[in-house]
Amino acid sequence: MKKMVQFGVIARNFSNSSAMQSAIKNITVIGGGLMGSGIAQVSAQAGQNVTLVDLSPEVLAKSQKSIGANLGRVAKKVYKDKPQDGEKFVAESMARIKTSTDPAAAAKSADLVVEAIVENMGVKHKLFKQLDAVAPEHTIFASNTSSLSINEICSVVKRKDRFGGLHFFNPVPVMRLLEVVRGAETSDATYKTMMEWGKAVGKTCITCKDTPGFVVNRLLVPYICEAIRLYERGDASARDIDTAMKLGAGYPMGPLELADYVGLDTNKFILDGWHNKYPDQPLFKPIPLLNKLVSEGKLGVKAGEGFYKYEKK
Ligand SMILES: CCCCCCCC(=O)CC(=O)SCCNC(=O)CCNC(=O)[C@H](O)C(C)(C)COP(=O)(O)OP(=O)(O)OC[C@H]1O[C@@H](n2cnc3c(N)ncnc32)[C@H](O)[C@@H]1OP(=O)(O)O
Ligand SMILES: NC(=O)C1=CN([C@@H]2O[C@H](COP(=O)(O)OP(=O)(O)OC[C@H]3O[C@@H](n4cnc5c(N)ncnc54)[C@H](O)[C@@H]3O)[C@@H](O)[C@H]2O)C=CC1
Repeated sequence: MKKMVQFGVIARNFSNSSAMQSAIKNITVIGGGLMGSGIAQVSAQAGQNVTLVDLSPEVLAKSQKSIGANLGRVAKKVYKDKPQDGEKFVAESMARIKTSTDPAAAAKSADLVVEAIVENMGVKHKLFKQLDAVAPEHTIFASNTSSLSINEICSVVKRKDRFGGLHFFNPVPVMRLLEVVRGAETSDATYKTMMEWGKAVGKTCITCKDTPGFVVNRLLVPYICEAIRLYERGDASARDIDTAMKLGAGYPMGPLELADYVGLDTNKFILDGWHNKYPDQPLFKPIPLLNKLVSEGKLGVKAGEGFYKYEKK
């Protein structure tokens, strides 16, 4: 049943993509990590020309490999009875993705730049300032930030009317939602183009204001943090908390499993940032157990241990 649902989602995303049109033809994705590689993949499979940028050539090589493997999974499902068409789909999608280690050069030919680099305001400011000086007048800038303010990120660029948030979910090829975030100065035309582009790459778009965590993370972060506090108090075991939310509330992963999947360092980073900004909000208060796990390097799936132990890949 689970497989059938996932298959339906991927096939639906793909057919939506083929049917939809977007004014955006050339997209530059900056940051070739977990999220950037997924954004590059869904864009390329929807027929867009993609330049995927990272500072590290090793990251780009790894991203290309994982995109190829994930496109292969899509092809297997969508072209189940036509393997040759599947191979063509993978080859054509891969051919639409170029890679680069030079963000400024890659922005020069972009209709849309989606930034998915490290969640750090200073680093994002430095990048966007550089891009604003070289990108064509019409180019729209968007950030995939999980927790930072879009208005604050875009404070360093002149094109504030052509700036917004495009917040994807992990794993990007599977999760159907895209949050389209309007900053204070995002123009109607930019907003409309972002919504159309989101549909064109197969996502269901919702509109959010520039508030902490937008919609999903504003609800998800306190939920995960409450689960960690529950476990920290010894009210239930980790396994029982996760089983409870999977079987009692129908979530695909329990909150502690999801925290490990996202990364405990990311959880902590978001919580600390919001706590500094909103010190009176009890939901954003630091969690000693989370701080301890992070200080011990137990960052979740990627580190081989978090709330649970994992085999290192
Ligand atoms: C306090 C901090 C909180 C927030 C921090 C910030 C983060 C953000 O800003 C926003 C976020 O992204 S929050 C995270 C949102 N994501 C979720 O909630 C994922 C929940 N989990 C799931 O949906 C499924 O367990 C999942 C789809 C992952 C796996 O599904 P299954 O359990 O059914 O596992 P599989 O049978 O292996 O997979 C089913 C099919 O899905 C495809 N797939 C799975 N993982 C994939 C991946 N990583 N990349 C691409 N495709 C993937 C795959 O097609 C697979 O099919 P096959 O393998 O071909 O059978
Ligand atoms: N991990 C998740 O579940 C989600 C993360 N996000 C957001 O997406 C963004 C990226 O997150 P991940 O993909 O998880 O991070 P990641 O660490 O997997 O990838 C970030 C990549 O950006 C590269 N990078 C850093 N500075 C750069 C620069 N100046 N120019 C070019 N490349 C640069 C790094 O080399 C790295 O490969 C963050 O803002 C994060 O908050 C949003 C939704 C979900």
